[in-house]
Amino acid sequence: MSAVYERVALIGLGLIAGSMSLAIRRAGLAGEVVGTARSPETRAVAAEIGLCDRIVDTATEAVAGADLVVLAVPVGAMGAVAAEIGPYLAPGATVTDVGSVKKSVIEAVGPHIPEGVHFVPGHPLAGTEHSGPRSGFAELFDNRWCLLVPVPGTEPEAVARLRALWEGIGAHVEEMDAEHHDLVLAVTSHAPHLIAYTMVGVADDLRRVTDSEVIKYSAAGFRDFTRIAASDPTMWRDVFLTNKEATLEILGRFTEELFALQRAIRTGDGEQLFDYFTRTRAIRRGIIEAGQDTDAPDFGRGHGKT
Ligand SMILES: NC(=O)c1ccc[n+]([C@@H]2O[C@H](COP(=O)([O-])OP(=O)(O)OC[C@H]3O[C@@H](n4cnc5c(N)ncnc54)[C@H](O)[C@@H]3O)[C@@H](O)[C@H]2O)c1
Ligand SMILES: O=C(O)C(=O)C[C@]1(C(=O)O)C=C[C@@H](O)C=C1
Repeated sequence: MSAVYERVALIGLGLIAGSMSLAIRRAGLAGEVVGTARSPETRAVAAEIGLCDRIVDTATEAVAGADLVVLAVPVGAMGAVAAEIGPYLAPGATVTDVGSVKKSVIEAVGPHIPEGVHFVPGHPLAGTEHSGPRSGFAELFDNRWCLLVPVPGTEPEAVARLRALWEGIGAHVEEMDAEHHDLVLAVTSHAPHLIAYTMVGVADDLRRVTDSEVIKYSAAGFRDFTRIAASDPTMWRDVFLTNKEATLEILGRFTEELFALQRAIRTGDGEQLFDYFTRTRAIRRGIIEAGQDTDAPDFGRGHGKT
């Protein structure tokens, strides 16, 4: 595959940037991938495992001469990083980010992007509960969605080029506006994470079952919760603080439904429980039948992939 960018600069060398670097280099999509991270330890690990072609000490050094700059730090740190690199961005370059929230990132980063530099926010819907420079792997984005959230007035060529990069590393790309993105993600990712954190916290509060029994008798459902609840605390703190409105809206609805189910259990309303679970089962089956389950081996048919 031919290079889409001459030089890609990755700022923050954790799960997402690390995976991007490995995937971009595997597919030969950039002349060079330069990386930097705030802490010397992270930079040392990245250099040791050969995560990028070149590791540099500062973000300003990393963006020098780069035609793509990827902000891959926690959402709450995006604005400060953008302020730092803004004056050093090359004319004609594209800045993107991979943050899990889009409205607040656009508000925080946008003002620091100089005239003549493109800003195309993005969000790969792929991840794990692991973080840091050793957690990345080249296959992370295979058959996953990546949502691009171009701000009004963005040159279509800049968006098309970034789309080509994501498609080159295995993702399916779709465009969405920021407000809609944040609401959709509140339902599909943010609220579920908060529920998992809460469920594991509740189990932990019940000390008498935690020490050994929770681990020993951990059924699949709870084990899934513990995986999700092991996700990076900084990242998720920032997600909830920056996607406040949409998350609170969804949690409000969640609480109402939970109370209704709680009431059905208390009053012995088996019909209500049965009907509810029948409806939710149909949703899961619908996802699979529509080929929208990204874990399914044939996901991607009908999305332009062979
Ligand atoms: N982990 C996921 O599942 C996932 C999925 C999609 C998108 N994202 C988003 O991608 C971004 C990066 O997430 P990740 O999972 O790669 O995280 P990570 O913790 O693995 O890596 C984050 C990197 O940012 C650096 N960093 C942390 N705080 C910083 C600060 N204040 N200033 C500068 N650098 C700082 C860290 O040193 C590290 O290099 C986040 O915005 C997150 O919302 C994460
Ligand atoms: O698979 C996981 O561990 C994830 O939590 C990944 C996940 C998600 O909720 O699906 C988490 C945050 C993102 O911004 C995108 C993807």
